[in-house]
Amino acid sequence: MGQNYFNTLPLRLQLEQLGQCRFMHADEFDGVGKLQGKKIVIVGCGAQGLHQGLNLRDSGLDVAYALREEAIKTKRQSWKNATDNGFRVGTYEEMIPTADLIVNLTPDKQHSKIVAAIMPLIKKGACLAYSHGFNIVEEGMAIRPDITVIMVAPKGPGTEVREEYKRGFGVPSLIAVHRENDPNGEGMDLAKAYACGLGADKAGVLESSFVAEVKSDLMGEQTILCGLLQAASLLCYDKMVQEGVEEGYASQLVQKGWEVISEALKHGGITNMMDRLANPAKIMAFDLAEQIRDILTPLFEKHMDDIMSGKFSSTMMADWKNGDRDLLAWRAETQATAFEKASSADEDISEQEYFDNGILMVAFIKAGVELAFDTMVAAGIKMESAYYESLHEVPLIANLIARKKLYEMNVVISDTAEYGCYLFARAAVPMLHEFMVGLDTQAIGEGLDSDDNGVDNLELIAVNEAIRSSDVEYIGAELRMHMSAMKPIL
Ligand SMILES: NC(=O)C1=CN([C@@H]2O[C@H](COP(=O)(O)OP(=O)(O)OC[C@H]3O[C@@H](n4cnc5c(N)ncnc54)[C@H](OP(=O)(O)O)[C@@H]3O)[C@@H](O)[C@H]2O)C=CC1
Ligand SMILES: CC[C@](O)(C(C)=O)C(=O)O
Ligand SMILES: [Mg+2]
Ligand SMILES: [Mg+2]
Repeated sequence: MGQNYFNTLPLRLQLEQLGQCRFMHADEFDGVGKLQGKKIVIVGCGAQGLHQGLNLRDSGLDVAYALREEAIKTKRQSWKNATDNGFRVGTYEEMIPTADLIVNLTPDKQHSKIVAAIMPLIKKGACLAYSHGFNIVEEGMAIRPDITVIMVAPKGPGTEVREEYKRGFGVPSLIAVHRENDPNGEGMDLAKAYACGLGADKAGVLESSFVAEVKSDLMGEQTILCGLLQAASLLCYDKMVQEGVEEGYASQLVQKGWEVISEALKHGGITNMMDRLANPAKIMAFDLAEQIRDILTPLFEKHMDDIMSGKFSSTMMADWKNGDRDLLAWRAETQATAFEKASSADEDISEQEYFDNGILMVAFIKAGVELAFDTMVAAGIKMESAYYESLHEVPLIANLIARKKLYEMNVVISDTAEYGCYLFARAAVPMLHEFMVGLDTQAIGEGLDSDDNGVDNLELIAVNEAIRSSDVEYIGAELRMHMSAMKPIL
């Protein structure tokens, strides 16, 4: 393992790399042609590996898998995933030398070891691809100079990469060529073809850099996408139960509520999500979101600062060396929470009821999206990237919680995201303690106790104006125009 690559760059290049972000237009893509007839070998067949492989094959490409020997011998889940789906599987020695494109879709914590093992087997001039740049940027992995190194990073969980593709769409993705490894100048064409094979070109592709992807991805997953959804799930559920709301109902409201509420976000941003509330409830959600923003701003900034300085990655890597002691303890702690253990009722809760009785959940999403977006942009990440890493991905993560709560989310996301999620949630919960004490079931569980929808005109105008006039709303409206194929989940 080398030094943190980002930290070795002079400030001029750090800023250049962080700011690399260009929305690519549909006419810049030429399908999968550049990869047609080439051999693609995916290393690892887990959350991203399986689903990316299925999409690439359905796009007409030749895909096989390389797995570690013991996974093949003992027929581990990764071997079953690949063989049950009719893919060819072999060891590194059998598969890597045949490949024109090797896609490394193993957990980030294994990358140094795996890349070191496969590098001598990669044929001269082949291409090595990643879906997250941690190994290159944070661990400073140096790749043989004749190898082209690219990234196609889907901004969504593997299961959703597949689901969106099956719906004729894709998830937005960041593509990049490592500035140290583009010996033949073909990295960008290969990355574009790979992105088309995943269906990403139908959703939105940003020409980015390894650095910009890593710093924004880590921030999104730790804060709004996973950390905040976890913290808020636990807080909302506990509050309802303390206030006498029936456990099954409370569990269902939270588990399914994120999905229903964020579906509104997906189609029309924070404005549409807030518009789903009656006027007095909207004003309440707005005020609650302002309070949450004030409380959590220092935590969002700390996460961004630690990600930029490399402190986060070195802390996490120390835990890897320590046999994942913290990660495993935090995972067990999450599984033991009252929310995770509660069984959700199967009540017929109408779509509108999730909004009306989940005012606090709406406030959490508004505050979390805005804080994540604003903090990333203030740190030099471009708005398009910050949007995909915050608002856009919330519904995709919410889908996971709707399936099997926090367990499902933490299984499907990467190990890196899981670690960052717990780190954030464990800090956020105590910070929000006093704020939660001041709330009652009007904010969460039962909705406003008055049928009077009257509000002060001037207050409503000011609230609506504040909701609408934000950068995340402006850039979101523009980027959503490119996602015309989106269909509702419900
Ligand atoms: N999870 C997600 O949705 C997203 C992930 N990414 C990125 O995609 C990459 C893959 O992540 P993800 O799909 O979560 O990974 P998974 O944890 O799902 O990957 C598991 C796969 O890696 C193999 N593997 C695990 N350990 C080793 C090892 N020591 N040696 C060889 N193979 C090993 C497993 O096989 P075995 O049976 O041998 O254990 C399995 O095939 C990461 O870079 C991640 O950051 C990017 C966007 C989203
Ligand atoms: C949000 C977590 C993620 O970054 C992702 C699914 O995009 C991950 O690393 O899993
Ligand atoms: Mg991500
Ligand atoms: Mg990630």
